[in-house]
Amino acid sequence: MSNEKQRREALVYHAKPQPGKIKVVPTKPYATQRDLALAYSPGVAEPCLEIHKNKEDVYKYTSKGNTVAVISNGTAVLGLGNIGPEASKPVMEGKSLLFKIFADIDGIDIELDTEDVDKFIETVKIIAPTFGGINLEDIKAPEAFEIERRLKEELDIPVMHDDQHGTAIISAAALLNALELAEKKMEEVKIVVSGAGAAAISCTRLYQAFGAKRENIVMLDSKGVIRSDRNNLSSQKAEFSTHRKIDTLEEAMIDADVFIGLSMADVLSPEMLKTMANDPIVFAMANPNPEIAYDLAIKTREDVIMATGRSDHPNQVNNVLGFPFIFRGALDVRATKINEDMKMAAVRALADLTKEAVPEQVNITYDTTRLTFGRDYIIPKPFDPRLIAKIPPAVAKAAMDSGVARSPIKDWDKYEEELLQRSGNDNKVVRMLHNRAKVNPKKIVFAEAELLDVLKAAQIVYEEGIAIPILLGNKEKIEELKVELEFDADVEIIDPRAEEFKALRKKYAQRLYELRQRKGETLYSATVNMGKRNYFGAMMVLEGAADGMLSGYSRAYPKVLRPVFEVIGKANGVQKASTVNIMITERGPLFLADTSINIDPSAEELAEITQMTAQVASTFGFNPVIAMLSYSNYGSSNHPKAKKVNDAVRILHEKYPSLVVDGEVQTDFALSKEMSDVNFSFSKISNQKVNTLIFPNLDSANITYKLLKQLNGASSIGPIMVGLRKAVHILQLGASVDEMVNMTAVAVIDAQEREKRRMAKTKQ
Ligand SMILES: NC(=O)C1=CN([C@@H]2O[C@H](COP(=O)(O)OP(=O)(O)OC[C@H]3O[C@@H](n4cnc5c(N)ncnc54)[C@H](OP(=O)(O)O)[C@@H]3O)[C@@H](O)[C@H]2O)C=CC1
Ligand SMILES: CC(=O)C(=O)O
Ligand SMILES: [Mg+2]
Repeated sequence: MSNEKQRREALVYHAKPQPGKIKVVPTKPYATQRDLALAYSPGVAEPCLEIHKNKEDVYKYTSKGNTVAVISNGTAVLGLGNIGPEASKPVMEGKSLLFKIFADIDGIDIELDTEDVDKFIETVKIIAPTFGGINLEDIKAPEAFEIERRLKEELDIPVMHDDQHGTAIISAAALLNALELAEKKMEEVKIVVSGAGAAAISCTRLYQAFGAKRENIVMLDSKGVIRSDRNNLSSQKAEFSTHRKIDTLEEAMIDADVFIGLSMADVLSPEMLKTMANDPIVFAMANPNPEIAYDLAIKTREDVIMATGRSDHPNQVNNVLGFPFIFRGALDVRATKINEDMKMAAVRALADLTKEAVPEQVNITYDTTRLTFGRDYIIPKPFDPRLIAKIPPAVAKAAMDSGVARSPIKDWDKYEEELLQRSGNDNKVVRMLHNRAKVNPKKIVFAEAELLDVLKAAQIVYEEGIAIPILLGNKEKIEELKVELEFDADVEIIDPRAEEFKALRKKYAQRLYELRQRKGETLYSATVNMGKRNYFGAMMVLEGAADGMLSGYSRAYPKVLRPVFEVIGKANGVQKASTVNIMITERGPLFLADTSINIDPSAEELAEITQMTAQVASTFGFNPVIAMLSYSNYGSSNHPKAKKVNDAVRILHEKYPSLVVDGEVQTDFALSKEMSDVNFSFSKISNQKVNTLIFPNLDSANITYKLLKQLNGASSIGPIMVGLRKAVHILQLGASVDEMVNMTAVAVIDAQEREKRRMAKTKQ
């Protein structure tokens, strides 16, 4: 994507559909008069009075304990400089968004129109009663130091300047690991720090706490090396001034082991990098552009251990890995501050986590076959689901051990469980889908490309590198819409009815006739059908001209299903094709089947549907734990409807003994571990978190997934078709652009999996 296009996309992202990135959502019922009488007057007076009697009860009755203020005055916004409070608001809203998605903390951004230290401090103190914690952000040095120091002293809630300590914690963890890989010691390495601002000073202090020696450190600011004979040094800069008689970065870099960049883009040249010691460690962390570009550094030195603040390269050393989890731990024990012990505990937890086996889900999310501790993996990835379970407990424990926790945690297992629940509602699955598709994008036919939303989806998947779209439809119409959408890429357009494709149409018609001549198809009817986009598109896939197809946006499901079944048909050995919807719910992703095809499957068919659904869950990195749903629990009803599900379970237990599946069971018992444990401890799914629900018939499955979507706001990925000979998927009527993009990724992954199986077979 061009820079200009990216710029516009970023602006549209922030402006539409409503300006900004966060909003406030009520957490209590408010539908009835009774609800409102409790939420507001007169009911609200009761918690007011309780809090008046005991101030600490504010944590019991209000959202204070889970709310963090993200406060800036816009004086050091990323590496953009002093751009003012209003211009800093997108960054602060962004931090609030990250607080929410990574740690379920409600971040409220506050931009203050003052550069006066006293006024800033006074304002934060005045508003502090609202918040459980204060995250200071993008405030320039040296003011940032004074502001944080005084607020920490004068407030009894955790205050952290993220650019200082968030960055210090993450980079210290990465540095410990990088040094281990380079087989060097913190006590001995020569460190050059470019930048002497809030981030640089704090990072360097923390490295000292881990053993770095002051005499081995050279720090630079915008004027060059900070020498001890320089006049008018701030106390922080003086702390790291050097007696060496050098002035420039070039001189400082000779034989240095470590370069820490927290300054400006492009200050480090390849020539300087070449003069560093063996196995140089380069953390170029300026945002958005690092001190040296990742590719340039790698090209310059093969032995470099390289990290940047960006997400588009290995080793992202960015404070996003820290602040959500550090505040989570601090809030959960109601810590009065974030102290050195808590920071060091976070560093060790992060460094250690990098060396543990990476869950498959993370590999899938980040397009890799196997992330393992090494030069390209010195720090966990931000979307690692273990972070929420590992970092907050380490921080909370250190707070308790160092005596700053007002509400100590008693049951650590329960706490971990609560933390995992908090991470249930994000878009991990979507991210995983997209990243996985991007590894090896496939040619996907968009059978309804004449329609604006379908074309929009095709544009997005093309620009994101998720798929290579083939657009079916009237060429002129598609070209016109492409202009409207500024979709200027040269993608293949095929009009099945156009003269230009007559020969192809004829060839495909002949093929369809051969396939179905004993099922009532004549050459004439096959020729007529090949003028229709769903027949033509499906035939392209069957004939290998495309890897997959997507259709169904504008037509009822059965109308699209028919040509797909006629042309593509079922895979070998499959009795019935079926469909799975992945619902992104509050408790995490749920795989639901069969949501779209089989009206009243038999016990055998249900067993097959279950086995195929389990494969889908595994493909997306989840260990399936499957409940076979019914109105009855484990034989409590003899009705044939309940017995059918019971029989399906028996078949599954016999045929696939290792599959974690049980039932028949009612939905509440399936979804509540507690209810299931107490009543049905013998069940294979008791004491397990069910993530796959198999419904007894189409009515119940389809109704449930649409209810979840409409009433619960759960987003849905699907219906994912399983059991067909090729990667063809049918959309829901009127699917949104996002849903189509997700389904394209599904089609690509489906095609990739088929390719892998084919290649494995050829090897045998
Ligand atoms: N990856 C991450 O997680 C994070 C990255 N950062 C990045 O670090 C950078 C600094 O942020 P922050 O500390 O908050 O900002 P500050 O404004 O507090 O500090 C900026 C520092 O950079 C110095 N500087 C400017 N130009 C140069 C230069 N050419 N050579 C050497 N030093 C220079 C300034 O020098 P002087 O003192 O003379 O003005 C100042 O000391 C930004 O790019 C920011 O995006 C920050 C936090 C987290
Ligand atoms: C990441 C961050 O906080 C910064 O660049 O300022
Ligand atoms: Mg910042």
